[in-house]
Amino acid sequence: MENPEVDAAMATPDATPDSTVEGSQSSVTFVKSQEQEKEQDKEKEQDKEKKNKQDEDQESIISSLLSHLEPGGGSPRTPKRVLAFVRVKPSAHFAQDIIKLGSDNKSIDIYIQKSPKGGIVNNSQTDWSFRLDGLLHNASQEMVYETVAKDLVSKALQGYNGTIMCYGQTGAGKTYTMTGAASEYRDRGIIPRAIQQVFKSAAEFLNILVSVRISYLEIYNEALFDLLAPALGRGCKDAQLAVMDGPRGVYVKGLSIHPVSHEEEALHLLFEARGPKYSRESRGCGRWPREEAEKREGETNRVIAEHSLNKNSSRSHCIFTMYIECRSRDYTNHKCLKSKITLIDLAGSERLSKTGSEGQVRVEASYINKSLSFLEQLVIALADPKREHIPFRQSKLTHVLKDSLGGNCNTVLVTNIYGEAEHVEETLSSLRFATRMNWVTAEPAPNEPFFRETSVKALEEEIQLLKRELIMHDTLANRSSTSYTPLTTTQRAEIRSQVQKYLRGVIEEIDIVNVRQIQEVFRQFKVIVSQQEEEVENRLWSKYGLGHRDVASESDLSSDLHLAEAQAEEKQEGKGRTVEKDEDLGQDSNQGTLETGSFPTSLVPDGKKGAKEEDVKEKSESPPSDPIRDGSSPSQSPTKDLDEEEEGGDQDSDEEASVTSSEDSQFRSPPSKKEAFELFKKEAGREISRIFRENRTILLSRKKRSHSVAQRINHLKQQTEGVREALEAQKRKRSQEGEYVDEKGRVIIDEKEFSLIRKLKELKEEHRAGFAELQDLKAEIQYCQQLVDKCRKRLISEFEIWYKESFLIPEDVREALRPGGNIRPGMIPLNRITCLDEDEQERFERLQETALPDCPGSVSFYRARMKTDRRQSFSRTVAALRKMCRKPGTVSANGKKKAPSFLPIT
Ligand SMILES: Nc1ncnc2c1ncn2[C@@H]1O[C@H](COP(=O)(O)OP(=O)(O)OP(=O)(O)O)[C@@H](O)[C@H]1O
Repeated sequence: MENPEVDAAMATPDATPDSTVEGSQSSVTFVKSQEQEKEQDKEKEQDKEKKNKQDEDQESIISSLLSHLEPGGGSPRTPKRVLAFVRVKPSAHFAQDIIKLGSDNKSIDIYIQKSPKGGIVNNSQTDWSFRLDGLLHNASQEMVYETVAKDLVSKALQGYNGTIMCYGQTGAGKTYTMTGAASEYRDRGIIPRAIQQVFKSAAEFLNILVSVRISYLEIYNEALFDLLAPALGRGCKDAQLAVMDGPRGVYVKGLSIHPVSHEEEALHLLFEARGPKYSRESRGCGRWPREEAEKREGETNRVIAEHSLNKNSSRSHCIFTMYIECRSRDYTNHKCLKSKITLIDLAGSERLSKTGSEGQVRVEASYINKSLSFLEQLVIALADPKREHIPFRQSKLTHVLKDSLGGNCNTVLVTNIYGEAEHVEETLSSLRFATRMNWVTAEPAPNEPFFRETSVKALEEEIQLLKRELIMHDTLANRSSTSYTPLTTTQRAEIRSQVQKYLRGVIEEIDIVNVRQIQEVFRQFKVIVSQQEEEVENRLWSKYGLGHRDVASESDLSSDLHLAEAQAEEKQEGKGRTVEKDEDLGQDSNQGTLETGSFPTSLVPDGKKGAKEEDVKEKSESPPSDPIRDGSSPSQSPTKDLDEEEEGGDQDSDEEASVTSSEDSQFRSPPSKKEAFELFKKEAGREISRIFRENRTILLSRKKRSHSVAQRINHLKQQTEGVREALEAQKRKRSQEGEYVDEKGRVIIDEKEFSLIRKLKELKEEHRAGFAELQDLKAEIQYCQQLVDKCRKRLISEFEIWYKESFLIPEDVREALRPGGNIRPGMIPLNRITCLDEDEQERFERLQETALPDCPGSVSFYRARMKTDRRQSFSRTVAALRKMCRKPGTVSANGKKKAPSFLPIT
């Protein structure tokens, strides 16, 4: 028992002292006497003993289920009603005259004054009475869990499916009940507590091995989303998700299900599901304003929106499922008991007039209300024993819940209501729903233990049967020689040789034999193509003197890129030749994500002056130095000598002057990106810049050659046309003048015509050769273009990192990053920076000191929370860095002792 939690809930200022039920709770103020404390200790001891006993019982129940020949013990099923609880949201304005909570903690009466608008004869009903399975008023999260979920979860370990669903008006506390507040351990909701209970029980079982998998589905505007989708270029709509009816019940095709081996892992997935995997936009639900999007980045995965009743209103239904499998640890029998716990947080019903929703939020609301009304229709049908057709397929939500409501499942509904008078109408309709749900009956029974060996055997038999059918079919179709066994090595080699012969033109066709053979033929084609590709690449690579091909580094190039900078680079590089203006460069850069215009110009951080010639020389021979490790500033201004050495006088003199003059200043703001980029090309990015330039030169020369070959071909074409016309004229002349023939009747042509024919032939050959050369050149150009693009991307991405490290990370952070660590020169992973963000670690340590001694069970919760916080901090830092690029003058390159706001400190 976590008593502090209960005490705190009792002491909440939201308590409503006058209402019957909570009057007896909230007015309790007690000073613990020693005796009371002793009694509590004793109770705790007894609780512990009772729990141990229960665990033992549970294990023996599972064992007996696994060893029973007849699943479920063959006992008759006893119909059971769905349990319905009501949770009242704490309020300082509890409408005690309108809402009366029964002293039995099970009934709730609503009294509404007759409306004066009803006229003299006013028959509208004014009193309602509801009787449910329990009222949760001013109840702590722990109490709620103990009441509604604990038993259901332990039953799930015994093979019973279980469903808990939170229903209610928007803002009434469904998400708080189901997931809870993520910041405080004691405020965690049903899902984290259920995870904890399952793993805790599993750890205590001696002979039973429990494996757990989880999935998290979201239904938003009648579309399905996987909240745990494994790196989907995450953020894509899961078009492939679909609700299907299978032989073992309903399932969602394409939904990822994640095995989890301990509590922390499961909690981490739960918290991460609230990470920035999806953007609102990617679900087609409209774009957040930019400020809002930045605020939300790293906060929530589930679609939320703000309206007058809830700042973080969930706009979707979420279904968290735990799939549990129990089997005997020593494998004495091969049965396995499967069950699932389905935890549903529905989106809140809302009256548009009350929430004042507009635009997209209004559209969402209409989807929500529609799907909730389908749910209500379903519940009405389920509650009516005479109904033959149950409308499960009316909406995605009702379809998904087909085997989770009633049926053979333990089902619990928590209806969340407000206690205020202004919401009494919605409260009434929520209570009506609860009552209807309470009428639904279920016949819970443990799922049939699944016998692995038996099912494997059944499948093998099925395969044998199908093979026999196939043989019979082949015999009837006169194809008796076909074999369906997997290919042997010799058969594979035979197919490979056939493919090679086919490619060489030795054989015209490859005979089709069966599916395996066709697949092998394709596989061999693929192998040959990729071998050839590699060969060609290697040849070109060495031809252009790029040294050994480093496949790993090629893949590095796919980092975050900014095309505009690349164009700027290209223009800058081409300056010597095409004489382009600096303004063009600036404009181009501004079109991309990088905004060069926003920083003060000609600014270089201090401490960079006086680079000696030896240093420069050293640098020119060694790979780009790590500015952090060696202590020198990365943006050290190049000397004039270096400019000359590097650019061979190719540099614009104006620019040189501006860079050189910047040396003299002591600056507090980072230099403009344009300037920094020039600097980078001369220092840290010198090597990649050189390769880029070389590749581009080769590309240009190939383009030039291709151009001249094309011109030559055109010229040849014109010449050919001329000769062809002359030849035609000659032929016409010959036929007009009369033709000479020899004794064999062959036409005799004169010398001029003969030379024209010869010339035509030569021209055609030349044309063909030119055309072939042009084709080769095109292939080369394409390849060179790719190389240039790759180099450009690399140059920019490395520059981006270098720039952030050199100018946007304050000196003290750089200082802290310096010792130890595996940091590649010029590449400080940003997550290293966020690791420095001591707040998470410190907070955890603080919690360990304070909270953990009372609740040792909270370790997993806080660890998982911390992991998620770190990831979110990282996202926020990156977002903040991006933002800084847009806002001029917000960060100084040095001189700040305190971490700036982009390193989040909470
Ligand atoms: N029992 C409670 N104790 C303390 N705070 C609560 C309680 N119930 C709800 N809240 C608070 O009320 C606010 C709204 O709750 P919540 O988001 O859970 O509502 P909801 O029913 O899920 O709303 P929606 O349907 O719009 O998503 C939250 O800030 C939550 O922390």
